[in-house]
Amino acid sequence: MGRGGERVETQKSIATYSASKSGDIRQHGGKITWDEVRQHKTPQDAWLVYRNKVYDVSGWQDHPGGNVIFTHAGGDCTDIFAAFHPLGATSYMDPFYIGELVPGSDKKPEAQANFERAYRDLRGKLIMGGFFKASPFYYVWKVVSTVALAVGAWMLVAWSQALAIQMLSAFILALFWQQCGWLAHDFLHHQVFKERAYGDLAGIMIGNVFQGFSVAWWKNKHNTHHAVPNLVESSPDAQDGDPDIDTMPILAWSLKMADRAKEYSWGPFFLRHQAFLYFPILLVARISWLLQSFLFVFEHVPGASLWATKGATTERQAIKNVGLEKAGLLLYYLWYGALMFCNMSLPRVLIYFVASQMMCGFLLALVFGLGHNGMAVYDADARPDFWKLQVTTTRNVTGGWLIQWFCGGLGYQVDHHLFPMIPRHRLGQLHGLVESFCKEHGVKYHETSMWEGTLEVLAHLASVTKEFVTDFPAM
Ligand code: HEM
Repeated sequence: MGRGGERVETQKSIATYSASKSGDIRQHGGKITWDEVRQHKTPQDAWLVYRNKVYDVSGWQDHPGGNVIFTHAGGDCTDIFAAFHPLGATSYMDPFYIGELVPGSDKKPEAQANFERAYRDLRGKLIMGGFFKASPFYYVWKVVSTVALAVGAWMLVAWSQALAIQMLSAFILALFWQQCGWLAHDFLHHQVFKERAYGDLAGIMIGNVFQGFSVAWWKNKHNTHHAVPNLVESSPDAQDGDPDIDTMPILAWSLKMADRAKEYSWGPFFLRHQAFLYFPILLVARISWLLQSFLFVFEHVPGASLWATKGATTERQAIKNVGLEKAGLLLYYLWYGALMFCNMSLPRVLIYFVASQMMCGFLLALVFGLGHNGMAVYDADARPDFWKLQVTTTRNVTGGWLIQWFCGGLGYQVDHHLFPMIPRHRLGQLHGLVESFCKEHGVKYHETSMWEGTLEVLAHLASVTKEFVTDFPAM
C-alpha cells in the first residue's frame, strides 16, 4: 500500500474507532486531574497526557505504531511521542481528546519543569540545526561496505575447503549480519528516509533478506524497549515493561525478577550461576531470535489469509508488509543455504551453520548487553520521567572509530535513546551537546570502555544473585 493509502487507512481506522466509542462518556470536556489520569493505565482503559491535554486511546489496537502506545497509559507521553513520530502526527490526535489537565495537579517541582522545558528547547535547536537530516553518501557507503562483507565470506567458501578458511568466512558472515542489524536499526528508526514507507522497505531488505529477522517482530519489541527501557512490568496485562529485559528464567536483572526464578524448576540453577552463564547464553541468542522471527511471521492466525493479517487477533496484526516479510525470510534461507552448499560437505555445512550463528549471536548480544545491562532497573509503577529513565538505564561505550563501527553507532546509546531519529553519523556531534546538558542539569550520564562495561554487566548479575541468595538461602 502506498504512503497516501496508508494515511487514508489510519484516518479511517481512527474514525471507526471514534464512532465505536461515541456511546461512551468520552467527552469529559472539562478539567482532569493527574490523579484521575493515573487510574487509566491498562490497554483497555488508557489515557495519555500530551502537552497538558488528555487523550483517551483505550483499546486503540489499530495504532500504526502498535501496542507501544499503551506503555504510557496513565502517564505523560509528550517526550516519547516526539521521539517517535513525524512532525505531522499530532494532527491525528484530535478524535482522542477528552479534556485539559488541571494546572499544577502533577505537583512537579519547579526545577523539574524547567529542566523538561530546556530539553524540549534542545530538541527544537537540533531540528533547526539540521541534526535530523541524513547524509545519502554516508548510508550508500554503509550499505555497500556491509554487503562487501557477505561477498567476501561467500568468496572464501567458494575458494577453499580448508576448515580454517571456512571458519574465517563464518566470522566475516557473522560480522556482516551484525552490521546489517545496526543498519536495519537506522532505517527502521526512520533516521534515513523522511518517507517512512521507504525506511520500512529498506528495513525488510536488510533485516529479513540479509539478516533473517522479521522487521515487524523486531520493531514491536524495539520500539517498546525504547519507550520503557529497563522497566519491569507492573502486571501481565499492563503492557508497561521492557521486552528486552524480560529474560526470566534465564537472567535476572533485579531482585523482583529474581523472585520469579522459583516459578521454574531450573530457575534457581540459572539464578545461582547467571554471571558465569552470561557469555554461553549470548552464543545461542541469535538462533532463538531467528526462530522467534520465523514463528512471528509464519504462525497461522485463524481468520487471516496467507498474505494479509486483517482480522488477526494477535499483535501480528501490526505487520504491515506481511507478504514481503514472508518472501524476505524465505530468500534469506535460500541465499544462506546456497552459500553453505556451494562448496562444503554436509558435516561442514552443519559446523559452518552453528559457528556463523553463534559468532553473530555473540557479536550482537555483546553490544546489546553494554547498552543497558547492569544499569538502573525500575519497576513500572515507579517509572521516573522520560529524561531520567532514558539516561540512567543506558550506558555509552567510549573508544575510537573501530569500536564505534563495531557498535554501529550504539556506543552513543544515551544520545540515541534521547533522539532515536537522529542519523548515526551525527551522534558524535550530538554527544557533546547532550553530555554538557546533562552536567548542567545534574543528571547522571554513564560511559565506560567496552571492557569495563562488560565487567559491570557481570558484576551486576553476580550482585543480584548474591543479594537474592542471602535473602533466600534455600535457593
Ligand atoms: C493519541 C496518541 C497517538 C496518536 C494519534 C498516534 C498516531 C500515530 C501515527 C499516525 C503514526 C504513523 C506515523 C507515520 O508513519 O507517519 C504513529 C506511529 C508510531 N507511534 Fe503513535 N500515536 C499516538 C501515541 C503514541 C505513543 C504514546 C507512542 C509511544 C509510547 C507511540 C509510538 C509510535 C511509534 C513507535 C510509531 C512508529 C511506528 C513505525 O515506525 O512504523 N505513539 N503513531
